[in-house]
Amino acid sequence: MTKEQWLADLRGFLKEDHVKMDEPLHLHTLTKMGGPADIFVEPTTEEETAFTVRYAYKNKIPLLLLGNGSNMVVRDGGFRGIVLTLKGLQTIRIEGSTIYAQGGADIKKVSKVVAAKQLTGFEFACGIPGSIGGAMAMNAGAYGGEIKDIIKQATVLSREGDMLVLSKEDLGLGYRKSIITKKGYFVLSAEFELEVGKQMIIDAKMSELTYQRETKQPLEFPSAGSVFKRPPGNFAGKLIQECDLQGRGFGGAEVSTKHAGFIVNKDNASANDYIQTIEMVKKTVFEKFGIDLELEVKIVGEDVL
Ligand SMILES: NC(=O)C1=CN([C@@H]2O[C@H](COP(=O)(O)OP(=O)(O)OC[C@H]3O[C@@H](n4cnc5c(N)ncnc54)[C@H](OP(=O)(O)O)[C@@H]3O)[C@@H](O)[C@H]2O)C=CC1
Ligand SMILES: C=C(O[C@H]1[C@H](O)[C@@H](CO)O[C@H](OP(=O)(O)OP(=O)(O)OC[C@H]2O[C@@H](n3ccc(=O)[nH]c3=O)[C@H](O)[C@@H]2O)[C@@H]1NC(C)=O)C(=O)O
Repeated sequence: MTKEQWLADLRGFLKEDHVKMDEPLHLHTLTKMGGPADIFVEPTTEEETAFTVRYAYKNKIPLLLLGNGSNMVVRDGGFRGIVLTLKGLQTIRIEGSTIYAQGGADIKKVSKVVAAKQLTGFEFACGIPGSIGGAMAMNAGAYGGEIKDIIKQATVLSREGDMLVLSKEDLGLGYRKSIITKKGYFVLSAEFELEVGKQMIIDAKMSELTYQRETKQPLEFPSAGSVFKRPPGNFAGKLIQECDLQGRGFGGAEVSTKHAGFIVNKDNASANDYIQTIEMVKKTVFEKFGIDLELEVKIVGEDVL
């Protein structure tokens, strides 16, 4: 089958402008890097999403799920297959202290909507770039809070396209891991349980976390956030700083001078520049400390031939 055939088949069920061919992925990643996707699908309903997943499964077409593209490094040759983004699934609903959000909803936005209803527990996410689905998959966390603390249940699609409802226990959430990534599930929506709080305290916490993030993290440049996970009992940023790697890199990519755990796209970096910089950091830290840093970012796609 050709990509033209995939385009025609998918447009037979989805709205025409929800399916594109040769879409540049640098437009959809926070690193602003990445070559084209053969086919790029942006459904606005769960039915369109399920159709795309089943179509890819039935025809054995590689399928990549993109959330907000916050944690993803797409290689310069792009992706051969179908890239599915859930950015069109944005509904957020609040009933009492239960929050329902679709997989493509912006986690920062959910955090703000919830805070405005005087509910507490979601403040930690006020500066996290990403979708609800991406945050669920990674058990996103910052400043002492994490998804695991507030999740009630999630509705997911399996790789075959079957819908399942998973309880908090089923989700197996741990540090930057979940059953979702293990099984390759797609999060359609999630429900969170919060508590009623005091508006002044909620607002003060969100302002404090925003201040900490803005002063400590290089938000002024495109990046994929923390490149490496925290090694047990240590911090990637600390180890990288101790190797004197800040300001070093390849091409337009550089280890941030503000937070060594970030690699920033300082000047039109290619994905190749970024990945070479990652490899240089890993090698240097291993040689100095014997610690093999594990990637937090996900590297996908093809190199340019
Ligand atoms: N704490 C921080 O400051 C930062 C945190 N992050 C984290 O990265 C996450 C990245 O989110 P996002 O930008 O949306 O994701 P991305 O587009 O970066 O995708 C990364 C991976 O997330 C998984 N994913 C995304 N959406 C879904 C979904 N609906 N269902 C299941 N899995 C999904 C997929 O993993 P797979 O292919 O394995 O299924 C995907 O490969 C954030 O939510 C946050 O946790 C990122 C930057 C900064
Ligand atoms: C940005 C991300 O999430 C971030 C999240 O925003 C922050 C704040 O809670 O805590 C994690 O960063 P982190 O492990 O680097 O934590 P930080 O609090 O920034 O730093 C940890 C320690 O390392 C030290 N540090 C940090 C950077 C640096 O250049 N040098 C240094 O010595 C800090 O002084 C601190 O003592 C998350 N990253 C991971 C991999 O767990 C992301 O996931 O993409």
